[in-house]
This record gives sequence, C-alpha cells and structure tokens, in this order.
Amino acid sequence: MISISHVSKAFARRDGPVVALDDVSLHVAQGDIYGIIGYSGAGKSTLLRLMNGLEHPDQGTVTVADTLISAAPERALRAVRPKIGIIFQHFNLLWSRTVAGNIRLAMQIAGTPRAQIEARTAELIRLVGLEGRAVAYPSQLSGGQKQRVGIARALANNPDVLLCDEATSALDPETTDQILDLLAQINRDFGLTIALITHEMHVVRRICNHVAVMENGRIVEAGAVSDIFANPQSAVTRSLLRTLPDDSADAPNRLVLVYRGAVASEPLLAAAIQKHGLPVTIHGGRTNKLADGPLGELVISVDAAPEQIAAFVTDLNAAGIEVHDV
Ligand SMILES: Nc1ncnc2c1ncn2[C@@H]1O[C@H](COP(=O)(O)OP(=O)(O)OP(=O)(O)O)[C@@H](O)[C@H]1O
Repeated sequence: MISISHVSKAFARRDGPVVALDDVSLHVAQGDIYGIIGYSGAGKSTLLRLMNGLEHPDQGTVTVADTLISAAPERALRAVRPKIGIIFQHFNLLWSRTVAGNIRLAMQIAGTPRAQIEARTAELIRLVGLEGRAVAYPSQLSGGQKQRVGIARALANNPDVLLCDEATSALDPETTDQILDLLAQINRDFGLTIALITHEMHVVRRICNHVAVMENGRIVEAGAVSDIFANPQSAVTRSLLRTLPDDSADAPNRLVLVYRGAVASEPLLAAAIQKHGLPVTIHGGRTNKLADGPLGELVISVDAAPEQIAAFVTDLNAAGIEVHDV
C-alpha cells in the first residue's frame, strides 16, 4: 500500500545542508498499522510529508495506493490526495465551522454530491462516537472530541490510507488510549491501512503490528512489533522501550516481592509455588544495587482465592521475602 524505496532528502540551511532522510526504505502492507518512531529530529515528519506529496525526495521513490507520489505532477497529486487521509497533532480543524461543517468540507472539496455528503456526515459522526455534537464548534469540544472530528474528516472520502502525524501527542493518557482504540477499530472494521509517526513507544505497543525505528534520518531497525520488543537491536530502540510503563500494573492480584541482600528469591519462590500449587505469572523483576547491599524486586500475579494467596504470602514472608500488593 505504501512503498518507500531508497529515499533521501536534504534541506538547505544557512549553515549547510541538513540530511533529513538518508537512504530510507519501508513497505507498509494493506491492512497494516505501521508505526514510525524516533526522537525529535529523526526525520519522521519529513517521511510523512513524502507520503502525501507535500515534499519530494531528492532520490528514491514513494508509491502510495498505486500512485508514484514522488514523481506525480500536481494534477495527479490532487486526484490521489482524497485517497490519503491525514490527522494531525493539533487537529487542524476550521474553528468557524461546526463538527458537521468540518467533516462536510472534505467532501465538498472532493466534489461529492450534496445528498451523499449529508448521509456520509451523519454516518461518520456515529462512527467516531460524536452523536449529538454535530452542531458544536471545535472550541466547545475536548481534545479527544476534536481528534474524533479530525478522524471523521480524514475518513470522509473513503481513503485507502490514513496517515497520523503525532495524532495523540496533545492528549492525556486516557484520551490517547480511547483515540488509539478508535483507530484500531477502524483498521479492523474497514481494513484501512494506517501509517503513524510518534515519539511514544506506548502508541506502538497499543495498536501497531509493524514498526520502524528512526535515528538521524535512517531506519535503524524495522519489523513486527513483537519481534522488535522481544529482541531490540539498537540503542535507540532500547531507550524508547525503557520509557514504557509496566502493563502488569493492571493485572489482578498483582504482588511485588521485595528481597534484600542474601535472600535468593527464585528458589524460595519456586518452593512456595510448588507447595501451594498456585498459578503464578511472573511479570518482571529488577535488582537495585543500594549502598548497603542489593535489593531485588519481582512482580508477579497469582490467580487464586484470597485465602490461598494469604497462605502463600505467609510462607514467602517466613522465607524473608517482603510482599506488597500494589
Ligand atoms: N523545511 C525544512 N528546512 C530545513 N530543515 C528541515 C526542514 N524540515 C526538516 N528539517 C530538518 O530535518 C531533520 C528531520 O526533521 P523532521 O521534522 O523530519 O524530524 P522529526 O523526527 O519529525 O522530528 P520532530 O518530532 O521534532 O518534528 C531535522 O534536523 C530538521 O531540522
């Protein structure tokens, strides 16, 4: 659906040329949710602008929805743009138009017949969960609602591809997850291909199936999200992964085992698990080297009745392991 082949792009600046993209190749398949992640200045926005023809590469080719965007004349670009929806970090809504007015505009520009516009607008408002807000103005909406309008507008012309430019970076964590879930639902229900740029690994973890990690204008690694998470190759990927909060925080019956100094936690834990016969999931652990000796932490959850867990904890305590249920 999106093919980027050996693309390079430099910008002229007073202090010399800046290489924004350096021999980048990337393939986004039909139905993918493909994340492009990197820190500020890595080249993500430039790559996204190449995908909708706002920039042209110095070298290489960009093909989106069977159109060679990198070499397309303006007329061909105008024809293909309705097939490429885009949503933005700051929503880019028209403040003088209502929710419905913003969504209609995309179809009016594309020359859609009026009767069709009304039906499609109503359908899109339902799809993004904004029923009853059609006549509200953007200033009356929360950030999450504004992005829902952005999504409805981007989908108005039935695009083949949705590009997301840091689409949740201006939102709080809860709203971020709601918007990401909406994008995932649209991907599932309509098979819409999504390419997104982000600096947050959480976004990749929650909805992407593929990811490319960028640094200094290059893709340093790319592949299936599960492979990259399981075996990150580059320092920048490992650094981005360290920023992730622990998903096990939501697990039921989550216990943090703390062991100090010479207490060897694993054999003691194994013995307690065996004795009580409980299903224990280990979520992770780490060792802190404190000035007065090592302090270990192991995060587990136990799928058992409260009294079984209490007996298990009593044995762990007796073995010198502190247990916190946080
Ligand atoms: N129009 C431009 N003129 C000059 N330099 C540019 C231009 N656009 C991007 N650059 C430079 O190219 C490099 C890559 O920028 P880009 O915006 O693509 O990175 P990014 O990963 O999207 O970062 P950010 O999240 O900060 O936007 C940076 O060094 C940037 O300063």
